[in-house]
Amino acid sequence: MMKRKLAAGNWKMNGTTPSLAELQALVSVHKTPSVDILICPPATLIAQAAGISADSTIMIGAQDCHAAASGAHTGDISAPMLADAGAGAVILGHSERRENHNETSDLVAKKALAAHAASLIALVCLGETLAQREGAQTLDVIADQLAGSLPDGTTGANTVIAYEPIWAIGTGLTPSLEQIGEVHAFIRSRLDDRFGAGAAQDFRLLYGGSVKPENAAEIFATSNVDGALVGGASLKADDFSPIINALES
Ligand SMILES: O=C(CO)COP(=O)(O)O
Repeated sequence: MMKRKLAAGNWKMNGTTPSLAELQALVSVHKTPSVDILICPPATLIAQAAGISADSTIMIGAQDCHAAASGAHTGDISAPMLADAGAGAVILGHSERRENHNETSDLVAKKALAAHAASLIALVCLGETLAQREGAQTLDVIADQLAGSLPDGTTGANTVIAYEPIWAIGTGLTPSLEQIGEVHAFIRSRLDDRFGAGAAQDFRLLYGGSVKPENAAEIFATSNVDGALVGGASLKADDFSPIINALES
C-alpha cells in the first residue's frame, strides 16, 4: 500500500465562519501537496469547509462521532451524518474527550467501528499523563489504549494512530525525540502483533502535542513518525503551512 504522510489539524472548539478564511488560504497555497492534509474544524463548520476544499486535495474531518448510526441521542452526531456533511475522517479518543466525557477505550473502539462503516478514516488518539510518564508506565498505558481502542477490521487504510502525550498538549512541552521514537516503534510492533506481521507498516503514526513550525522538521525526521496531529498551530494558515512544508521536505 502507498502510505502518504499526513498533516492533520484539530481546531478543537475554536472557529466560526470567518475562520474558514484560514482553510481557504491553505487551499490556495497547497494545490498539489506531496502529503495528505486533513483539517478537523468544529462540526458546525464541516459542510462549509468541505465546500471550500472540494476542488483541492485537502480532506475535512470531524472531532468525534457517536457509536450508533442514528437514534435517540440528543446532541450527538453520527458517523454517517459526518460523512453526509462532507467529512472523510474523524478524530476519536482524543484525551480531551477521554477526560472531559469519560470516554473509555471500549467506547472509542465502538466509535471506530461506526466510522469504518460510514467509510470515514478513524484517527485514534493515545497518550499518557505526566504522572504515568514519570512512573515509567507510558508503554503499558499505550499498549492498553491501543489494544482497547482498535476494533477488529482495523487496517492502515481505515485508521490512523496519533500518539499525543497529554502533558505535551497545549503546553509547549514536547517529549525528547528518543521518547517519541520509542513510543512510535512500540505502537508499530504492537500493530504487527495484533493485525499480522507486516500490517503495521501500512499505518500512519502521527505525533501530536505542541507541534510548531519551529520543531516540526526534527519531529518528522524521527523514525516511525508519519506526520502530525496539530492543535493550536493548525488554527492559522501561517503556522500550519510551514508544518506541511516540513512534512513534505
Ligand atoms: O491535542 C492536540 C491535537 O489533537 C495537540 O494540541 P496542541 O498542538 O495545541 O498542543
